[in-house]
Amino acid sequence: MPETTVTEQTTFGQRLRAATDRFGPLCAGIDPHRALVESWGLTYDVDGLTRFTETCVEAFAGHVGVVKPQSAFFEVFGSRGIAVLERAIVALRDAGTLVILDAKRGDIGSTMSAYAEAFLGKDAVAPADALTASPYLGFESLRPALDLAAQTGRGVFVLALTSNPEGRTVQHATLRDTSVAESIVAGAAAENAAARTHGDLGSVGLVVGATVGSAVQELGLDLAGCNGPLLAPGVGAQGGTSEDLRRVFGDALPNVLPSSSREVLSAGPDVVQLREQAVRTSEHHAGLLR
Ligand SMILES: O=c1ccn([C@@H]2O[C@H](COP(=O)(O)O)[C@@H](O)[C@H]2O)c(=O)[nH]1
Repeated sequence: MPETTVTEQTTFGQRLRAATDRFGPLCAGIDPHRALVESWGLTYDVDGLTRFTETCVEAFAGHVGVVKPQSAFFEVFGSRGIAVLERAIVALRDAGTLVILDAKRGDIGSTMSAYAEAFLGKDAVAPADALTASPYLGFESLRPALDLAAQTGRGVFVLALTSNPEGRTVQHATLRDTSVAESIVAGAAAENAAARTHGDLGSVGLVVGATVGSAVQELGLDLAGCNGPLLAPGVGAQGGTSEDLRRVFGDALPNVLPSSSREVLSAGPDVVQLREQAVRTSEHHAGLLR
């Protein structure tokens, strides 16, 4: 039985801390891009998607702490693609590997309730441990997901400073001296306040790209004070390095999950090589981040 067996009695923040203590900080992405699937010698169809995903599950399950499937690459194939994603989520979680589903949901509260039920609810078909969410309809529009995640022991990662250069036009904007990103960090910090009093990592995380340069310092964001996990995409294929992570996150480094998809996946299709690449990448970041 793996030590990090998923139970709904613990919070997501507690399970995440246990997983990264054991396996290192890497969040390995499952992003079946057409070019990657074909470079693995597979056809870009549901059969190829299935083989690609099963290979990733075999390589990562029980060997990496956290895996992040990108929903878009499964949605491309309609209901059959979503079925592949659901099987992967179940298999990973059965092996004790935490799953962050990157679906970036966000809508008005009444619709957000349905998204929350679909991805985080106790009767969800294949619930992940955490879901990425977009706060650009207002942080409070995410309330149904935040509340349901808290009830079901799951997590939410809220987009704060995304890794793409276009993000800054919205996220750096200020209103009465407060930037959009700062208000999102404050929203997450408030959700994580109770966990902090118990000395635990909170379950409401932020997405902050490894590629955001000096934005965290320029905008005066207190990422360590947020007391939540910090999902950091942008390492590897988007050019971010461990050194960038140090510069971006400073004293918040212990809460950072470097997230890498294409850089790790390029080691496939051999299961052992793929697993070794993920484990090596996690060890590399662990050495530099801790
Ligand atoms: O700000 C963000 C938020 C999410 N992502 C997602 O992470 C991966 C990155 O893939 P790589 O191959 O490692 O570049 C992908 O699923 C993005 O949708 C992000 O890149 N930036």
